[in-house]
Amino acid sequence: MATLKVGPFQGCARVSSLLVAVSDSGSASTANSLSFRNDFIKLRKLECPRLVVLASRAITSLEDEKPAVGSSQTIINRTLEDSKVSRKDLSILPKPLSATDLQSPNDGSKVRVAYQGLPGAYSEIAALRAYPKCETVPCDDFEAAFKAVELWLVDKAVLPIENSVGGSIHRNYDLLLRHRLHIAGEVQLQVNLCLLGLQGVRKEELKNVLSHPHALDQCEMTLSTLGVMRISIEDTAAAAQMVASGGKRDTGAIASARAADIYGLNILEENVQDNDNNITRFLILAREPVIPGTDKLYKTSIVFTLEEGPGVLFKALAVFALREINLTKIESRPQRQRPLRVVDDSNEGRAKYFDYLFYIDFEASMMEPRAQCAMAHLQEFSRFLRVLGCYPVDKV
Ligand SMILES: O=C(O)C(=O)C[C@]1(C(=O)O)C=C[C@@H](O)C=C1
Repeated sequence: MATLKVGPFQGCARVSSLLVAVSDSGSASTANSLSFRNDFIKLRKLECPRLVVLASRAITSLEDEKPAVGSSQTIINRTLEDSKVSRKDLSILPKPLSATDLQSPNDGSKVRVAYQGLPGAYSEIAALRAYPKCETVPCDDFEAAFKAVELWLVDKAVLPIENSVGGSIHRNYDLLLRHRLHIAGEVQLQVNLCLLGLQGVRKEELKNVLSHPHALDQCEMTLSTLGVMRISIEDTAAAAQMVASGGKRDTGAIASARAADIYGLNILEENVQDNDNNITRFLILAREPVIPGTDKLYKTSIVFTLEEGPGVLFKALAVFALREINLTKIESRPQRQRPLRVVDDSNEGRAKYFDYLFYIDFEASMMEPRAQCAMAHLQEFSRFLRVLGCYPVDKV
């Protein structure tokens, strides 16, 4: 029979008891923080016979959790007390800056935005959705867009991160970690794919269709019906440009209406995507983080690695569940610096396990105590944790 023992009270201010779950084999796992008490209670409610709480100190409820000392709210409160400003004098103080005050002009005029692809690519359309009057700067690849921001050649980059049909764009997850940029916003773009051809061509004449591999995947059914050969190109606009400059009547492209206009092609059919809800989510990357507020719905993106051990991912996810924080995305990627963990058991030989990074997006602002507490809690058992950005949620 497994038992839970109470061990010594350890370090962390939020630890109210140290619960130790001892398995039959004698290995112990600890729940040394406030909210894991609730896990244990839940487990007991499920009448898990392997867990018994032997003792615990009086524990305040989760709602009583305070953000880490030094959080913005604590600092603001202390500053007000220190300066002995009475409540009635508050009106004479300057209004604190909010995230919206710090954004550049709303239309994005004077903002230079890098994107991957040629003019007319969906990424450029996303950049213009975020900053309608911005100067868009085409880049050869994603890495060039990251570097353009880092080297102050542009102000922001807008890059695709996931699509509702095709899933995640892994390359950009990896680059987020390799570069020091912040996620300053997101754009959810409804992608309406068009079949383009030379002027006067009918779609039945097409034998080849060029496009970005994601766009080809997104209109698989249309292309199968047409019985055409699919050819992958770096971006949809480059495909349109190649069709225009190639001058072959039997070759078409899947690209945007904007690309048709720029490269002088005819739209043979609009909305050729298989799924009407074809949405690509783009990230806006900047050198500086957004100062989050609580004035609207915010999302926070983080990346972390976990210590090895049974149930660590369960614990990591529990820090959100216990605070009613909704997760909107979870992605795992191999750790490039430390891809394999070799477990050496002299009797059994050597086992090799993959080591992973976890990327999570959750619906909360880092200005909210529950988000700060969740991060402090996650840090207790993660080997590495980075907040990639906290930014307003975009709606299609
Ligand atoms: O090729 C383009 O136009 C892009 O902006 C890239 C991209 C992608 O990477 O998914 C963006 C949106 C569409 O889903 C198709 C392609």
